[in-house]
Amino acid sequence: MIFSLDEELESLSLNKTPGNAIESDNESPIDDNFLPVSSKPIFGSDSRGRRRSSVYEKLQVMKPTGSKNLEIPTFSTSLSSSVISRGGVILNLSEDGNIGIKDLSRNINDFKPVRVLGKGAYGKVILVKDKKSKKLYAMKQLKKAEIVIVDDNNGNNNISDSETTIAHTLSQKIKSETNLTKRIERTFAEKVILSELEHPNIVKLFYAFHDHSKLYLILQYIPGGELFFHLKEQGTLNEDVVAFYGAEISCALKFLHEKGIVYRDLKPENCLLNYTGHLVLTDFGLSKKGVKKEIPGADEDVAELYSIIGTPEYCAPEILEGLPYTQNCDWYSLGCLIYDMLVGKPPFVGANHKIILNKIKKDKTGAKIPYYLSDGMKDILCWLLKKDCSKRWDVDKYWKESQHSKKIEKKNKKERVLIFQSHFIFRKINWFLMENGDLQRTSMGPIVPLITDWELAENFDEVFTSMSYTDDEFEMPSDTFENAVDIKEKKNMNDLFKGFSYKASGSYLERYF
Ligand SMILES: Nc1ncnc2c1ncn2[C@@H]1O[C@H](COP(=O)(O)OP(=O)(O)OP(=O)(O)O)[C@@H](O)[C@H]1O
Repeated sequence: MIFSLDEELESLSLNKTPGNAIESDNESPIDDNFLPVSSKPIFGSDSRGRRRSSVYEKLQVMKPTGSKNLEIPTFSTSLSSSVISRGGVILNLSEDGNIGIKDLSRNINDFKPVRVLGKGAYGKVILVKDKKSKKLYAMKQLKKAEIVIVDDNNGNNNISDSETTIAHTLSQKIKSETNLTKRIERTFAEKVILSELEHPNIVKLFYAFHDHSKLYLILQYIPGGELFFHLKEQGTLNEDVVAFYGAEISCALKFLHEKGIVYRDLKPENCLLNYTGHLVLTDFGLSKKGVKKEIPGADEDVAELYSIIGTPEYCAPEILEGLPYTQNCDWYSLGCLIYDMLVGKPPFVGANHKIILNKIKKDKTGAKIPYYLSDGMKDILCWLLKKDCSKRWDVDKYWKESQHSKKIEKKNKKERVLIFQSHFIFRKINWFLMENGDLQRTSMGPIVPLITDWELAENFDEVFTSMSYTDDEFEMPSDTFENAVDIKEKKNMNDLFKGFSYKASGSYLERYF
């Protein structure tokens, strides 16, 4: 599970108990009160110490001093408003007044569950078969109650009557509404962003719909499993393989950045391999639309973000420190991922979030790069993993040879070669074919997953594939949910998710099936 800090920052002061505080590095400069997190052991560790970051508990962190809780400029905090900003796109709620049935061509009954592929913060991802066409899809389910109800707890933190003032209650309500709006925005952002994208290294969204208890995204099934799974099998990957996947991820990130989208959750669990061994990015639940330029200090429309969000091992230091950040944070995460593929672990690891965060914050310049890597790998890691984002490689700007980049080189002879695609580690990459998608269509990637039967999902972790899905995943609506939420609340909840339903265009569907 990703950790999403910003939505819980305000509630922390009420939740703070000694029991939440944990042991930290002795030399840590960070006050324990600043980062109270659960000390529960992290589920999902394997014998090699590699563990899934997606199974982490939510981390509660105090809002760093001076940081702003700013989202995109179109942000609306009013849930009762008929217009709400979703991932940077303004949608009118009245356009889909019911729970999506009237314009909905698909629903849960159209699909037969096959097995569980993964589990995230708000629900499971299940391999399903279309009952009519027999085609396989990955169905991502998000429980509405998980998205909506968390907030109520934050707003009612056992404050005694004497302590409760009207002002306090009101301020809690506003914070609670703001946090809820953010979670709903993020839920919509994933659908909105995926529905607008078509790239060979990005997962495809075919349908979205919802019922009383859940939201469903019907995605292209990527059968080769997570890069995480293959890294776990092999420990580390050789430099040519790393360069290849690094290049494919870069193409996807560059494509997103050009569209004003920052991905914010790059990690091995979100990099899947398709059946030909090419990398496909999934999980756009943390992506943000509305970021146009990302050149710090430039006279351009720089849209900065402030939400503290991501997975700590792969998260840029400026995000963790609550500083404004831009699309450049994704290139830092790429550095962490390249490091992980080469070394077998990301640059900063620890037994819990607190230790990881302390290590990242304490480090003055950037991660230590192992001596045994090639000079080319050392060089690229050094520039991507710079702690100071103004010194970090501005990959979007120096993506390929251009007039602008040449000028910079001439101006200062001492300046290193800044062109990303020309870096030595990418010397075997045919960027032209990779960028236009021909490479992905016509050749195999370096790790071709073993697939004997697509329905077996043999490249996915048994922890997930052996999970049961019959309990509540395929009942509509769930009994537990019916009992937990009264009719009025259910109606309100459905109103919050108006406009979620989506169907890809006929030509898009034909192209991929
Ligand atoms: N299209 C897909 N094809 C195959 N497997 C998938 C697909 N999408 C997701 N998965 C599997 O399900 C897992 C969880 O999916 P995803 O990351 O989208 O969920 P999430 O709730 O956002 O998770 P998290 O809380 O970790 O961010 C993935 O790591 C992957 O193993």
